[in-house]
Amino acid sequence: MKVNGKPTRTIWIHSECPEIVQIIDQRWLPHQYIVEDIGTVESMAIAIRDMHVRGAGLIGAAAGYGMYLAALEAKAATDFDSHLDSCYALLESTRPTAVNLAWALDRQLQAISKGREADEKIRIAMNTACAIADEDADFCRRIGQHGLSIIREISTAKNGDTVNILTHCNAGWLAFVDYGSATAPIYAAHDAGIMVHVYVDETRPRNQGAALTAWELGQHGVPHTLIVDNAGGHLMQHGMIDLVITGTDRTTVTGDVANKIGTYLKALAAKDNTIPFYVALPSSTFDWKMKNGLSEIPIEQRNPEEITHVEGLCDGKIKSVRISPTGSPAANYAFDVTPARLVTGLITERGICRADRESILQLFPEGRHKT
Ligand SMILES: CSC[C@H]1O[C@H](OP(=O)(O)O)[C@H](O)[C@@H]1O
Repeated sequence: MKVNGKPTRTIWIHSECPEIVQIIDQRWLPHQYIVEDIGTVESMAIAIRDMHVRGAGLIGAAAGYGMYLAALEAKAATDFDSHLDSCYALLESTRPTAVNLAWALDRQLQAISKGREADEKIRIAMNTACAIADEDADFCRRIGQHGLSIIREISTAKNGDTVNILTHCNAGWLAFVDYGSATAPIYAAHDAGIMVHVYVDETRPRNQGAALTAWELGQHGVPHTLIVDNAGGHLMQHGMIDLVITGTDRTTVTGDVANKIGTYLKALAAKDNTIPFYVALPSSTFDWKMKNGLSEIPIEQRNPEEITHVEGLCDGKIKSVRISPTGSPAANYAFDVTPARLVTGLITERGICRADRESILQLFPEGRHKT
């Protein structure tokens, strides 16, 4: 996508120093667009854990590049493979819910193991990291094309009137390498001249919607309105929402969807108001082994201070201000699970399917031997 008219992605290898990976440090958006140099596995792990980069697809790509940095470091280590294994463990420990993290790490480990000596392993690691990133961008572009058909159908039914879409958190290009998952159909519809407007959930406590989705949509000229998380049901009751599209961090082979906390409540409200609720995802986000999302998907619990404090930019620095009594504990669940029965359909790079095992495996038959 573009920032101030200039094409960019969320992560890439430095054009002049190939041992440096560069990322957009999303903690500073929407106020400042800061590119951060990542030269070690440890700093990549910090970037993922502390959400300099976030979002399932981008977490996977960051892990892929992290293993490239690990291979560079391993050349100087006494034992190449054991250094790689310790880097794998460090990166894997950063965030538990997005399945893309483990998927990318395993893909890298398997690819690197085919190298005979250090330099070949490093080349393989770099090529695999770039392939993961390029594939993520291409899958999201294709999700956009498939999701466009859903928006076009609603637009036609409304005789070309504006299609009002609600999205939760940021499943935009900032959560992937490019295009995004939930936003890809929105960008595709906007670019095709279809009238769309997006209601953006602010998404407490990290405000990915307010800080990131609103910024992304504004950069692309997509009309949008920021709302508090709890307003979505009200808008649905009053016929102001035609479609809900969210992303997901892990979707089971049976169609249960883990996504940012609050997604389940949006799905309940959509069901109650007969509004289509779609989840957009690249196939790297399927968990082929899990069948019951509610009992199996690990739900990340983050620092309670993300709830008890709000952060903002003040005099060029990120400042944190307490908003609750010091004596009041907070519980910070970062994700929830929406059962498949509340999901109208899944928008993937291969097309749209129902949120059930047979439909998913029909679109992805290779998943059968993984379940
Ligand atoms: C589908 S990737 C975007 C996904 O990731 C977000 O979580 P976080 O910002 O904590 O990484 C949220 O669940 C989005 O839907």
